[in-house]
Amino acid sequence: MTTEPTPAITVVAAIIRGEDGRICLSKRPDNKHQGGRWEFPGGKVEGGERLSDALARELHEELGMEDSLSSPFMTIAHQYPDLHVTLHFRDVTAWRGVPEGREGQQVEWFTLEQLPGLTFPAANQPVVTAITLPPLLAIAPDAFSLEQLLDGIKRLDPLRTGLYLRSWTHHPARDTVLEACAAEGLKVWLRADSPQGVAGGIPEGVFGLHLPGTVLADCDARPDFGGLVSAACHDQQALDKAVSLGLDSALLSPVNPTATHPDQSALGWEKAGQWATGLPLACYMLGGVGPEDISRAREHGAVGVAGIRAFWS
Ligand SMILES: Nc1nc2c([nH]c(=O)n2[C@H]2C[C@H](O)[C@@H](COP(=O)(O)OP(=O)(O)OP(=O)(O)O)O2)c(=O)[nH]1
Ligand SMILES: [Mg+2]
Repeated sequence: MTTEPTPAITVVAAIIRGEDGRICLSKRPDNKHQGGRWEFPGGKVEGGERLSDALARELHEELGMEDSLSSPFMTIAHQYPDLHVTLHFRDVTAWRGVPEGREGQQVEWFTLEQLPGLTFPAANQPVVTAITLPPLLAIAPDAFSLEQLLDGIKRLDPLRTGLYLRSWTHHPARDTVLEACAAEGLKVWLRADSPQGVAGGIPEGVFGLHLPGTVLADCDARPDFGGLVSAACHDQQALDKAVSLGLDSALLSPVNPTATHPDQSALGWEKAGQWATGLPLACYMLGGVGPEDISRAREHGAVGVAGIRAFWS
């Protein structure tokens, strides 16, 4: 049996963050596709339009915002029963005017904590998770002393950087490290030993559970953890598995050759970008990248960059 292909559209949608960190959303009219749900303001890209121009046009038409500027945040391809959408979510970095519903739609500002309680179109779940993630993910070096790690933690900006404790997950001083992170408001990831999670349990307040490639391969369901679950992915098969398990994020590596793995062949930005773009999970680029690569990573379908060395200076 063959099924007719559904129509396909390309959409741009805005992540508008206020100075207080709240996010501006509008409610889709009941009579439209995905009606009655909260959306990131935006709409269909018209033929030949650049994504940034399309979003500026939509934000002007729908919210009266003038001269808005935007940069890539995340792209999600989603098949609805009746429609295929490619959604380009963009961070709106500047505008003039105060957003207000110009088409009679409800417009409201919500805190990040309020977002999970709202009803969005089905395609949006990954982006709602992704906007709670820090753009930078620092990995705790194996070779640090406890003093070096505690000192480094104080110097990380918790609004921009999260911390993956990796080999420190079972360090005797781990709970001291977790307390220091909590005091700074840093989001922390621990390393899973098995599909069951972390031996001895995951302490309260841990934000993320990260699955190394071997653990991902052993999983046949999403691990039972209330927080965010990510996985290490070195190939498309691993990414497909992470998506099929409904994981929230992936560390895609190695993007570039690294000093620690000079022989492992690197994916390169182009291939990493092709793999990351459109996936319903938040990718971090890892391997020979630093905080200065964040814009490049976003242009290649990732929401952030991760690494060891370059993130602790
Ligand atoms: N703007 C927006 N659209 C979304 C989101 N999530 C999602 O699945 N969509 C879907 C719903 C629609 O099928 C499509 C957006 O099309 P639209 O109807 O808003 O387009 P538009 O603003 O150009 O409206 P119109 O002039 O055609 O009435 O993308 C989202 O967060 N924001
Ligand atoms: Mg619209």
